[in-house]
Amino acid sequence: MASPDKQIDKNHHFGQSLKHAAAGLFCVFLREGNFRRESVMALLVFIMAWWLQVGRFQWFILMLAVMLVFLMELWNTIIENVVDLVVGRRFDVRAKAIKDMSAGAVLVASGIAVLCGAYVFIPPLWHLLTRWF
Ligand SMILES: Nc1ncnc2c1ncn2[C@@H]1O[C@H](COP(=O)(O)OP(=O)(O)OP(=O)(O)O)[C@@H](O)[C@H]1O
Repeated sequence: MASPDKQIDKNHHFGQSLKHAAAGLFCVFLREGNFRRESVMALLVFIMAWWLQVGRFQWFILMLAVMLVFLMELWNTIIENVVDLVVGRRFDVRAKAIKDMSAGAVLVASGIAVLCGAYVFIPPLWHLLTRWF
């Protein structure tokens, strides 16, 4: 799926594991529009953090929030693919429930990221606004 090679036995060394993991990430990036949109959002968040010169702790919070969303999107994609592998292209009530729950997990992670963004960005933005007006 992610890699064109036909290997089905275990990886023999760390480099091989890393290659397959990177291929998996690349595959998610190519296939999932949401993952690409979240990557653009993450880039904008980091540009804004750099522009507002937020502190080290705030950078740490933003990194964790971004990684949480990526992690949940990856997990959602894995769940969707496993469900499709099992169920195929037919309607199944349990498949729908599982996929909807998995999408719900991404929504929760995104909500946490929005809260983190508000915690980091509102004080410096407020400071800028009160200086300008
Ligand atoms: N086999 C199925 N049986 C029933 N409902 C399904 C099935 N496959 C998908 N669905 C419904 O369609 C929705 C979207 O499907 P799927 O998650 O595969 O697409 P997606 O666009 O990648 O979703 P997301 O935006 O969460 O990444 C699911 O949340 C579910 O409600």
